Amino acid sequence: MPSALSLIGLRKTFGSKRAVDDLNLEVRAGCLFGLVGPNGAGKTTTLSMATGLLRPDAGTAIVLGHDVWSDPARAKALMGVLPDGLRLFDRLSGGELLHYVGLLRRVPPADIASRSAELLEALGLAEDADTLVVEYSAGMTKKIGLACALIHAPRLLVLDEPFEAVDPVSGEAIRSILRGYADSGGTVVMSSHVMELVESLCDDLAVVAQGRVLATGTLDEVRAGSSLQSRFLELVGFHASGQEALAWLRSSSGSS
Ligand SMILES: Nc1ncnc2c1ncn2[C@@H]1O[C@H](COP(=O)(O)OP(=O)(O)OP(=O)(O)O)[C@@H](O)[C@H]1O
Repeated sequence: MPSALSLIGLRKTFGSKRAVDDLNLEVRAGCLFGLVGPNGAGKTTTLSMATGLLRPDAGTAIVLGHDVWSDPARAKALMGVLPDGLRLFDRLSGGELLHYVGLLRRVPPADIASRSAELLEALGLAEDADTLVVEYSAGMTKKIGLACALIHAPRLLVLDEPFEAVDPVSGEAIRSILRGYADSGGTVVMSSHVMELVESLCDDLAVVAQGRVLATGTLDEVRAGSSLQSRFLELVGFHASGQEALAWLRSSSGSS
């Protein structure tokens, strides 16, 4: 199976901090791929470099055979991206925003109208299609961002925390959209902190920490007989705090 996304020797340093450290990753086409790691592991930095939003210090990112940094137009046309801290044109309504993004992505106007209606309905935003995005809640903003990433029917979706702030009903809708998309040959790369979600949704995954891949493969290969939560804690080196930690916080040791 060919790779939908290849990251080869990606590196990024901020000041003295090596955020991504010669990272290599292969994501096979048609799979739902989870990227997990502790806070500050380098997930967002990796996804930003993979999607052409942040220039790497070294290394390359290849999307379906196209180098993101030397052939950005071709590579980006194949991708739908939900970045971290997405800035939207929030003085547009949800419907207007989708129309605008559809035009930018060169989707025929008749298709924009039908796709927008379907996306807004599927994501539970139909009633808010005429509401300005600036008035959307965090979860609604995440969902309209996802709709914008989908409108041109990309072949690779790169989603930074797509379920963050999303309610359970919309979460189910997103799961079903992503599963159907991958089952029909699309590829999804998504970061998440929720192990149960990755375990129940993703086919393959990578665990990253300190800018490096600690383990990657199919879910069963990475879990190696444990739950993903246990395996994750084992890989990233979790140590429970001793009894003395935060002792002052316990009501029995308080002053009043
Ligand atoms: N623009 C920046 N300037 C300085 N340091 C940065 C910048 N962006 C990221 N970093 C640092 O790089 C490291 C990796 O950050 P990154 O946001 O990629 O991690 P993450 O795995 O996405 O974390 P989280 O799960 O908390 O979102 C962190 O130590 C972070 O402080």
